[in-house]
This record gives sequence, C-alpha cells and structure tokens, in this order.
Amino acid sequence: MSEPIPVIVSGVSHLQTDFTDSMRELKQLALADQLKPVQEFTQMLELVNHKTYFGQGKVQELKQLAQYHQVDLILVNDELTPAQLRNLEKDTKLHFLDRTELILQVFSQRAHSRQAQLQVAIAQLQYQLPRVHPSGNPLDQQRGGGLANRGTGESQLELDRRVIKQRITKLKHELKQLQKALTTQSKRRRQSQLPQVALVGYTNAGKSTTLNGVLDYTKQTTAKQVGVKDQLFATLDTSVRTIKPPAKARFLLSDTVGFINKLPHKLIAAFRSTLAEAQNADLLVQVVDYADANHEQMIDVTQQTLAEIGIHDKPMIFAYNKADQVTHEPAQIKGNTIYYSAKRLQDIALLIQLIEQTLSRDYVQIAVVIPYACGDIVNQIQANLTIQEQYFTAKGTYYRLQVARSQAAQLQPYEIALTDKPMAISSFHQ
Ligand SMILES: Nc1nc2c(ncn2[C@@H]2O[C@H](COP(=O)(O)OP(=O)(O)OP(=O)(O)O)[C@@H](O)[C@H]2O)c(=O)[nH]1
Ligand SMILES: [Mg+2]
Repeated sequence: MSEPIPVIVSGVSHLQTDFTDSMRELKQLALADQLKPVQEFTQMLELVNHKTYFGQGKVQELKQLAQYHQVDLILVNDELTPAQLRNLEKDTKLHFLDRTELILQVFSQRAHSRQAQLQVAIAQLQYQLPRVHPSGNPLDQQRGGGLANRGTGESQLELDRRVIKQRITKLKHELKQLQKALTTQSKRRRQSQLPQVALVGYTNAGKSTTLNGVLDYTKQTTAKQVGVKDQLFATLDTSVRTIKPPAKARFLLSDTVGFINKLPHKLIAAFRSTLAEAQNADLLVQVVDYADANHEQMIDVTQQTLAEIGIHDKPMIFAYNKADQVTHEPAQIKGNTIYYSAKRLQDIALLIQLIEQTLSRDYVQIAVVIPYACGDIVNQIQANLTIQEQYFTAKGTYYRLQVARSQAAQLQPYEIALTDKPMAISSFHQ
C-alpha cells in the first residue's frame, strides 16, 4: 500500500458545542480515506466567509502552515460552495477537499456491489457538476478521475459539464435497471412471510458485530458473517440474514449502511434504495455506541436521517452497545431499550428476546385455507410461521397461525373467520 498522504484538517467553529467532536470525526474520516492528518487549523467565526470560507488573513496563514508542513491537501469540516472552493484553490495553489467530498471518496472506496458503486458515482458526479471550473490549477485534474477541469477555457468547461451530465444519465439508467432486479428480490423476501428487523444507526456503532453475534448465538455457522472494522463506513451494502432462534419464530435481520453527521444530501438520496430494507422493516433496532461520549447527538443524527429517507413512526428498539466499555454490569433491558455488548453471547440472547417480545406484541391469530395449487405458500408457512393447528379440507390446507400483522396482511386473500372451521378430510389426492 502507498504511503498515506499528509493533510491539514481545518474548520470554522461557529461557537457550536460539538465542534471538537466534529473535528475528531473529520480526522477519522481522513484515516478512513488513507490520509494522514498532521495538523489542525481552526478559526472562530460566527459566519463563514462567503468567498473564502476562512477570513482572508487566515487563508494566508493556512498557506504558510501548509508550506511549513509540506502539505498540499487541506480537509475542510463543512461543505464548501463552488465559489469558496475555487477561491481557496486560486489564492493558495493548494488542493481542498471538503467534508462532503471526503465522505464521497470514502464511500467510493468501500462500495463493493454494483448498486453501491453506481449510487456513489452518481452522487460524486452531482457534487462535481457545479464545481467544474477552468482554474488552471493542475491539482484539479485529480478531482473526478481526470474527467473534470482541464482549464482550457469556456468551451472546454461546457464540454466537461455535458460529459458529466451524460454520465449521470447513463449511470442512473443502469441503476434503475439494477434496482428493478433487486426490488424483485426484496419482494420475494417479503413474501417469505417472515417479520423483517433492520439494524440501523451511526457509523461504527456495532451493527455488523451485532448481526454476527446473532448468527453466532443461533449457531448459524453456514450463514455468512458480515465484515466488521474499527473504521467509519465499514458497511455500505445491506446484508439480510434469516435468523432461526431455537424453538422460536424466525425473523429476517438486515445490516445497513451507517449514518454520520452532515451526511451529504445527495448521498442520502442515492442510498434510499439501499435502505429499502429499513423502510420495509416491521421493527428497527437502533444500535448506539454507548461508550462514545457523544452518543446522544449520534441518536439525533440517526433519527433525522431516518426521517429524511421517509422512515417515521416505526417500532424501534434502542440497543446501547459496547456496554462492556462503560460498566461491568451484565446486559439489561429497560422498556424498549437494552444495554449490552455485541461481543458477549449471553447479551445477544437478551437482545433476541427483546426483538421477539417486541415483534410478538404485534402478533395476531388468523385462520387460512390455502388451495392445494399454492404449494409455494404452503412451503413458506411450514418453514417460517408458528402453526397452531393444521389439517386438510376439501378446498385446501387449513391453518391456524400466530403471525405478525404485516404477515397477516399478505395472507389476507386466504383468510377465513377463526370461528369458521371447515370440515376435515383424512387425506387428499391431487
Ligand atoms: N468493546 C466493544 N467493541 C465493539 C462492540 N461492538 C462492536 N465493537 C467494535 O466497534 C467497531 C465497529 O463495529 P462494526 O460492527 O463494524 O460497526 P458498524 O456499526 O457495522 O459500522 P459501519 O459499518 O461502519 O457503519 C469494531 O472495531 C468492533 O469490533 C462491543 O460490544 N464492545
Ligand atoms: Mg457495518
């Protein structure tokens, strides 16, 4: 691997209380992008300078500091406007990467599936579009993989913009095709009649570790474990696993992309479909890094981001993870909240119990008659649902079932009244 590029991490403090944490997070993002922060540079301003972000004098100071440290890449803790970016690069001959572009770069390095790659590429091109400019700064050629500014004047600029727009259209088209196929998969999962539970939360909270813990606890050694890393945005794709707790009803558990403060809006929009599993879920488990002093703000960011992608009013369990770093007490459940460690199997057992309890609160009893021609549905019921009674009738198989409300809705075409018990036949011949 090549040497990490040294960078100065900079930002304007608007006198907000979480500025230090936000700068710390910017450094973690830098590390996640294989950059090496060597110096911090901050300015206290009520409002950022609309032309140069920092005040004019401060920009010269930054230039000297960069020379001193022999650094030519500066990270900025906010999203710069196209004009601020252009002026800063012109005035200093340095290269600037703002928080948005940095997050986009980290995402683009981590994106493995074609869907994630397309989503990030579209967000990156949309970010670049208003920022292409004929500055003549050779560093600009690094931005956008050589696609963007070549600095040969207006016509080249227009050409670049057109090329970017065409690429966006092409990628969006490809994404749409791909999503059609993925929607079919997700629909099939919904038809599996299993309740869907999604792990959501701030990046690095321990969502993937929790999913792996649940797989370990339920001894599902054949189900694939998901990647875990002490790094921001280790997970970019949604993974779904069927959980089979011994002697209990099964459910689907999905691991999703983590959130972060000031997550670029374009990226949120792009990831809407990746988060479809969370949108369709019957229950969300918000994993929180209890050991992080800033965890309350992380919960706020998660709630806001969920609202932005249209997820409101879903039943939610608050899962305060990494309790091992906070207390020696064993896991505890208080209402819809659990304090646990994803690394302790006995804690995972308690989490599964809370999930089951919460899901079963929403359970109903129904009776259905499934025609003999609908073998698929019979298989799904036999494999996944809690069957209380079952026998053959002249019209099909009778089942009395204990199911989540969402599952009941899917079986509605076959539903009969619980009091209405059709006559049994001893066997059937097709
Ligand atoms: N001490 C301790 N560390 C934990 C616990 N759970 C997770 N971790 C660590 O926290 C780090 C992040 O865990 P992940 O499971 O990758 O977190 P994530 O929420 O999936 O993160 P993203 O995919 O980046 O959003 C890893 O280094 C884990 O080993 C825990 O209960 N206790
Ligand atoms: Mg993860």
